[in-house]
Amino acid sequence: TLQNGHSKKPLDVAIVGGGLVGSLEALYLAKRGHRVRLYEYREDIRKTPQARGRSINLALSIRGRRALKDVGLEAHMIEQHGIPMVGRMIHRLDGSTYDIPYDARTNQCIYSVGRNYLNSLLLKESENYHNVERSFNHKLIEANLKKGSLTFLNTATKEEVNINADLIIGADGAFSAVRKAMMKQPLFDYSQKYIEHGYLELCIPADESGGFQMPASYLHIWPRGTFMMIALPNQDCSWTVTLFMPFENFKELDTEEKLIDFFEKYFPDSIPLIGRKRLIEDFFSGSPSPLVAVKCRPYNVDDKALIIGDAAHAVVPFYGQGMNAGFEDCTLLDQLFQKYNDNLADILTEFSSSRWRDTYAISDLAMYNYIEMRDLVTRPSYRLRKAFDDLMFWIFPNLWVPLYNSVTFTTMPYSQCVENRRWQNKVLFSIIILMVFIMIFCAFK
Ligand SMILES: Cc1cc2nc3c(=O)[nH]c(=O)nc-3n(C[C@H](O)[C@H](O)[C@H](O)COP(=O)(O)OP(=O)(O)OC[C@H]3O[C@@H](n4cnc5c(N)ncnc54)[C@H](O)[C@@H]3O)c2cc1C
Ligand SMILES: Cc1cnn(-c2ccc(OCc3ccccc3)c(C(=O)O)c2)c1-c1ccc(Cl)c(F)c1
Repeated sequence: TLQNGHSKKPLDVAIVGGGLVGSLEALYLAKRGHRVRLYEYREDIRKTPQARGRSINLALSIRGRRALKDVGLEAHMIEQHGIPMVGRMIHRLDGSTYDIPYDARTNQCIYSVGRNYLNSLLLKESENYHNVERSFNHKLIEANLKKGSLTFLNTATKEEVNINADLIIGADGAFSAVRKAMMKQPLFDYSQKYIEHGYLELCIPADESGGFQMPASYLHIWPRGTFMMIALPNQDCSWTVTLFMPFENFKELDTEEKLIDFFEKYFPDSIPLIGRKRLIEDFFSGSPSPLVAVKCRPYNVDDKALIIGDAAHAVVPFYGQGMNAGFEDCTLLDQLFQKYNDNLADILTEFSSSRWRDTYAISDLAMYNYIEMRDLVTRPSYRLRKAFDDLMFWIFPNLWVPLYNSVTFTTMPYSQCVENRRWQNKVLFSIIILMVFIMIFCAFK
């Protein structure tokens, strides 16, 4: 009998991709009593060091926490590993800083979590389910989605492995092979956008006594218009610093002198924190990674295949929501399994028809933030808008939830967060018009 009490035959599910979303989805399905085979291209990350070119740590917020709670891992992540960030700490050009709490009244926070730690925890948890089988070094090379058949190359033995499943779930990331197979279907919409910015990770080490060199409970941001840099804290009291910059600017920094001059001009306070030698080593030892946004729909092929996570909706990282959105996919999918009693045709159809508006919305919000952070952060009007938002939120906490707070601290559907913002913009515009009229009236009275 399935976990939800229905005496139906368990489904045989193949999940492609054992990253954050695929390994979480395996837990959701295993809890329902289905047979899960998880296929991952890379080696078991619990045996290998952190892969370069992937963000070392991530911001976990309420949508992701809700999913981890469903599989019994939220308390561990929050209490044993995650580092709370109660606000953003903005670094000015002169090295001074100021902090803006996310929500002082209810002490809201987001958590900095290690990508590898979280992925390893999810994989380890799956070993508690006898109905989950993990295969590493398995790269999907061929898929016949309508037939439910997959062909993998075992990169260790060089053998091909052919399997069939009742349901194929593609959680194989932004460059998904399952999505590639899906694109052959008629009526499949697809678009992708590489932005001009790339990102490179640097490190602020712990201080001599092994403590943090900066206030730990904050998301540190150095907003410099075209250039942006952020730092998220790690368990070992170091910081993972991510520099976002157009590739052409990365290319211009081709000598140690140019690099140091650049940091002295834009991020002077970070040099003693990172260390000149370490900055030079880390900057020139890697190369900037690209950032791509992918939009597509539908997410399913009949009752045979589904894509989730970055495979379905890779977003630029300027809202810290990619993983949270992928985790939310798993939560919503599980709710549909409950609602339709494992009837895949109904589940997959409704997932596709109901989810795309929200993933398109968060994709647009992240892209807008990318533009906003480049252009508006230095404009007084931007600061004024944030101050007005915070004032209205303080006066009408249940009516006026600022956009960032609704995305990050509520599970309001992303598309509703956008609608909310549109309404707020109309109210703000009306208030400004009214104030102009009042000033004109007073001037002529
Ligand atoms: C710089 C940066 C910062 C970010 N910061 C945040 C943040 O703060 N908060 C947040 O929520 N999100 C953040 N994200 C987004 C987050 O990293 C992604 O949304 C998340 O990793 C998506 O998880 P996924 O499992 O869908 O895809 P992935 O993490 O890409 O995992 C896909 C897995 O599939 C495997 N795979 C790929 N192809 C195949 C194949 N052919 N066969 C078998 N396996 C395959 C890969 O090896 C990988 O393990 C950030 C992203 C970047 C780039
Ligand atoms: C990883 C992660 C989690 N959340 N955020 C995030 C995003 C936007 C934000 O606000 C808009 C804004 C902030 C600063 C300047 C202008 C606009 C805020 C905030 O207000 O704290 C926080 C990020 C993030 C990701 C990349 C960059 Cl480059 C970045 F700066 C932050």
